[in-house]
Amino acid sequence: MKKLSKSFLAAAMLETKLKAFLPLLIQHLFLYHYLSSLLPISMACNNKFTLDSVRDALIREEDSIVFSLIERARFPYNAPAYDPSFLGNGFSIAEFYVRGTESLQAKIGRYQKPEDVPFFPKDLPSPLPPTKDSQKVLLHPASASVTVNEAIWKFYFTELLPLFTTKGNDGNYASTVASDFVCLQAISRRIHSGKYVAEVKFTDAPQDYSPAISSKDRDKLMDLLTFVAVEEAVKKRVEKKARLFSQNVTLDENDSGKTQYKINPLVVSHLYDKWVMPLTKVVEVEYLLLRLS
Ligand SMILES: C=C(O[C@@H]1C=C(C(=O)O)C=C[C@H]1O)C(=O)O
Repeated sequence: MKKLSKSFLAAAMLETKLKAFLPLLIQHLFLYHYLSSLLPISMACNNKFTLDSVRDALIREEDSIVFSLIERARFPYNAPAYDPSFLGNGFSIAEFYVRGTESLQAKIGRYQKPEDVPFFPKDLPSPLPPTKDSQKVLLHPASASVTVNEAIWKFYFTELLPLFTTKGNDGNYASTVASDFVCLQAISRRIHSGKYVAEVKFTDAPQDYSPAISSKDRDKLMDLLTFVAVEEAVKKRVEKKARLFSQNVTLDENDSGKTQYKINPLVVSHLYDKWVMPLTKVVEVEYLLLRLS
């Protein structure tokens, strides 16, 4: 009995200590999360970008995109999640979720980096903690205004989703739109990282880019910044990643059946070929046009 009351006392003391400590811990985690969200995604070395370091960051983003698509492919298309009349507030579940989540994320300091661009920037709240300009100083200040999120939103829902989800409706709308948002953010971050690519290309060869910028020659800029061989390698690599990451793994030694994939690897190379790379280049051109202003 004495032993029991002793351990009860110890437990009670531990609980009191924890209660006192918890707000500090939460504060600490909040600050850690906030500050780490402002750190570069290893694109810059000593605050200096190189084309190689930026391209390495884009290669890492491919993993995030492939994994996000695999997660979304767990659910069927789920059309009611995209029906603007479903909730009765004028928004589809997807749009309602993205607006609400972006608002919360903005409060804890998201959307301060040039590659983190909101889909619904209007009326976003300011961050609660003081903001810390990290990447902004490395790019032209006008870079924040460059966004192609409208185009991403459109192709994702109308053209891409039907290519890698099965037809049908399983009622899992909350999980479905949460997965959509992860896909959208990963794709958008990759595409808007084009701002860094453009900055490096410009600083490496201002004599080539400046005349085309001054004359607002979009075609010439597009020509200058396009590397066909790099694009071909990107398409091959993302298809290979999709093949590796999305295959169903079995331990059955006698299993001589065909490998099954959670998403069709060709859809991923198509995504890059038709939308991701062209839109990255649009971001590059738009950034460059503002570079000398
Ligand atoms: C991003 C770059 O610019 C262009 C776009 C590419 C892409 O989106 O992957 C690849 C090569 C370039 O045509 C780059 O040069 O790395």
